[in-house]
Amino acid sequence: KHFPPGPSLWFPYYGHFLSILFLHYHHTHKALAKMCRIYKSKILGFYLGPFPTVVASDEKSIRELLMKPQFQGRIDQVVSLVRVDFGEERGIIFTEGDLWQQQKRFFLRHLRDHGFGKRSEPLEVQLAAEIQDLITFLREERNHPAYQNGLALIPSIFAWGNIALLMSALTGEKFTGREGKDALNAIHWNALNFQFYTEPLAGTLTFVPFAKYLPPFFGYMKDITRLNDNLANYAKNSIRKKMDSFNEDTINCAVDAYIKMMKEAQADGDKETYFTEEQLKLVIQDFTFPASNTISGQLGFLWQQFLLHPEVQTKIQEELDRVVGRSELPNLNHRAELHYTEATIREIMRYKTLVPLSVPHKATEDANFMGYHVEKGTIMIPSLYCLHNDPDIWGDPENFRPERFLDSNGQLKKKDRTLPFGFGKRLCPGETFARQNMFMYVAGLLHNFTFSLPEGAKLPDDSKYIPGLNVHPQHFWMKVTPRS
Ligand code: HEM
Repeated sequence: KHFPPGPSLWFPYYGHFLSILFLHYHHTHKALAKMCRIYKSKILGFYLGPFPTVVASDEKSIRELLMKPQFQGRIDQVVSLVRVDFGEERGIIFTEGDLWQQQKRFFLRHLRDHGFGKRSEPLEVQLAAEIQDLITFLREERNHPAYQNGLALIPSIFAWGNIALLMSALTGEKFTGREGKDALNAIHWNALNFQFYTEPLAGTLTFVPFAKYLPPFFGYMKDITRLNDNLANYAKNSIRKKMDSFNEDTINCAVDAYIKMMKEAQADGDKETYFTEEQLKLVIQDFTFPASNTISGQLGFLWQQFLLHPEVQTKIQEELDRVVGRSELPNLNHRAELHYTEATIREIMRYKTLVPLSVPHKATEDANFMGYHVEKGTIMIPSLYCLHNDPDIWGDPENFRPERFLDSNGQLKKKDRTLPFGFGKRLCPGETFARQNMFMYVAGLLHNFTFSLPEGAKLPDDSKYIPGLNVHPQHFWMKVTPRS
């Protein structure tokens, strides 16, 4: 048992990639799920270009992949390499080894110091203010590209507050008034367009760096590079402003703390340091990109379900009225008592797994994996999509059914077998932030409004969504009716 089962049709340069395309042209995660059925195996093996690739698709193998220290590397992906000037990986998402460990630890610590990823009064006050601002916007605004004649553009309206909140901990920047909203909207659309352009690039072949020279990919390189330049310029400008106003006695955000480290390394003449402006730019991108499109995308998928299953929206509203009442806005203290609301959020993260194949890992040494021999350099893919759709765990995974997360007393089950944010050392650092924000958006907005299908519009087809680094719903309009 040296290599797991997989397709046999192999082509020069492409390896087994064309077999994947053949099984599902748009969604690699669906192709791999089909492949598991064809080869009757939970573990798959094939070649992407010259690289051996192993896919784990059940709970046991995914947990082993995510836990084993030998599998925590990253591969050079076309989509990440367009971001760096000298072809060397920077940032956190796509790096490995000492650089990744040290920088991730630094940002986790300093973002937490400024309220990110924990319960923190100042950030919760700001989050509540963002939700209140959106409620006022939906009650009073008459003519905005994302809100016209009582119709809201989903999921764009969810994005602004998340970016503003992240920036408050990361760069200390404030976005106020209409001008602030326009700036946030610009960041959101830039990140989203970058994300949409990753569509064919995020297909598995682009895990192979030379894929950019192969059809059908090379046409995309110019556009995606331009979109990346916009995001990079935003990060560069933020750094420039922070450097100009830097005062080591007032560290107001994670970037201030970083600049302090950079200056210390420069003063010591430390040429080996990871604390550089180029690295900081990529970290800002690594946080701005997910903050701009993950939470809002996941909420967009949920709002689709409110159209397809209006009873879910009604049940959340009933729970909110019972637990919170009508006179105050929901806050994070209510979260532990809003079991159905929380179960609905868990269910949408299972039902529409936002990062279906996670971010691919890499074997940094030869290792044993579930009885197979895995060589150093092998691409290791945990299929979170397969885990979240495993009939042995969920029974009827194809149905959207929040009740599956509740026990017979209507209480949230203690054990949650989903892994939408991964697990282990590579766990998504945005998990707590994302879960808190999703809860506040669902609770705050459904407390105040009912969302429904505009007259004459068709119900969405939730099997159609946009592929990319993470998947994203097609944009759609919803009628917003204030609750009395
Ligand atoms: C619904 C929202 C989100 C989901 C489902 C999600 C999911 C994921 C997943 C599956 C990974 C890969 C884990 C692995 O490699 O094993 C990841 C990594 C990451 N995420 Fe998220 N994420 C979300 C939101 C966010 C937010 C809001 C941020 C930051 C503001 C963020 C920042 C990151 C970073 C920096 C990494 C790289 C971690 C590493 O390589 O060590 N994510 N995320």
